[in-house]
Amino acid sequence: MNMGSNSVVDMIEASSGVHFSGFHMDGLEQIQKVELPITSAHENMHKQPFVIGVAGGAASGKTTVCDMIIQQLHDQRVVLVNQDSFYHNLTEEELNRVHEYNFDHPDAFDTEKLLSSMDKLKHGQAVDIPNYDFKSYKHSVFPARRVNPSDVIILEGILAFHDPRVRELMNMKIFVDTDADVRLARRIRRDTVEKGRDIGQVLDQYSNFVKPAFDDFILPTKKYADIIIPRGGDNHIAVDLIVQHIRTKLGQHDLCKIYPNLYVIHSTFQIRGMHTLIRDSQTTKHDFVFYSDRLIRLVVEHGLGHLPFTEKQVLCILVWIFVRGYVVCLSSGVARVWRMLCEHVVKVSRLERFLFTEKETTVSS
Ligand SMILES: Nc1ncnc2c1ncn2[C@@H]1O[C@H](COP(=O)(O)OP(=O)(O)O)[C@@H](O)[C@H]1O
Ligand SMILES: Nc1ccn([C@@H]2O[C@H](COP(=O)(O)O)[C@@H](O)[C@H]2O)c(=O)n1
Repeated sequence: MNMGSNSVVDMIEASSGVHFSGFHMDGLEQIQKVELPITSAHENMHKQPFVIGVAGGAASGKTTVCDMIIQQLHDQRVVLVNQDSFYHNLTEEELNRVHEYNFDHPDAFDTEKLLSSMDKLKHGQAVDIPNYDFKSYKHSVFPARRVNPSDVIILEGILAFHDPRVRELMNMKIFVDTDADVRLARRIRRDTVEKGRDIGQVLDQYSNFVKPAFDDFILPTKKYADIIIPRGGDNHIAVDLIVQHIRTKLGQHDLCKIYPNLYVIHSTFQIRGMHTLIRDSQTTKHDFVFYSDRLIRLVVEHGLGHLPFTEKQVLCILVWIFVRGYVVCLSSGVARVWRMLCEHVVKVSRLERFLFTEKETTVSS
């Protein structure tokens, strides 16, 4: 950046508050051109929810990890979407021979429906997510769950990373990596106790479908993960780090939900411009002081605006003297004094505007 302090000042002043967009511009014309796209991209960034994908083998601890994340993000609106909810309905014939059905193959899921639901949620629409019943293999046993658009959407499932279109939706991908023997032990307990299945049937399903599908379809998607969590829910450090990262990504706007009396000054081109200037190592000491001072003044003015006040009109004797003098000079026809007073009048009219709209502020304890 090579700009004299005057041209920088001129640009900021000429942009009258909210249009100053930076220092790579040659003139205001360019500033006007870039104004809209920058604003809308910035706004979109905050409107779109943060989508987290959680994949891993069956019984690896995906749900447990999701629950831990949701618990720690208690101040955010978080929704959990299970890939299980998008299992295809089985035909009569498939139901009759259910033990031959591969629930771990990508074709077992209605990915088109999953995509359309995720797309709606991402764009702020509520969706009805089916409730899958593992005992009857049906969606019709329990009513669908109404899921409202949220700040964070977690999509969890064994094959959550399999389809590239689904992966594309995700801002963060987590793979829960738990030893195969631990997964099998947990699966046996869960399927026999919770799903009421026979242990022989569970082991057959594991060796015929679950293990091969893990090797062929699930494990190969581990490479897409941004974060791999060994030991699943036992790994509290990994979960803490993930939550910290999500909080950072959600940005300062969410701090307002934690601290109800925190106000964030709306970021304008001018403010961002000044922030850029004071961070630039080539900015002169004079400019640094000047723009820091302006930024600080904005914060103080904004802060004062949040103090309780009662509106009051203030009559200023100074204004009256100037206006009166101006009238007298006009009538006596003294041109030089008139010019001088004109300058004063301009200043006074500004002062007047300021004074007559000034608020009387009272600082409460
Ligand atoms: N760290 C853990 N220690 C002991 N049991 C666990 C642990 N994580 C999960 N489980 C149990 O293992 C089973 C599967 O866990 P879950 O989180 O539902 O895995 P997934 O969603 O990957 O199928 C559940 O019965 C759960 O209670
Ligand atoms: N009717 C069904 C449907 C799925 N499964 C098994 O569930 C596993 C996936 O669920 P997780 O919660 O463990 O991720 C998967 O391995 C399927 O084999 C089932 O047994 N019955």
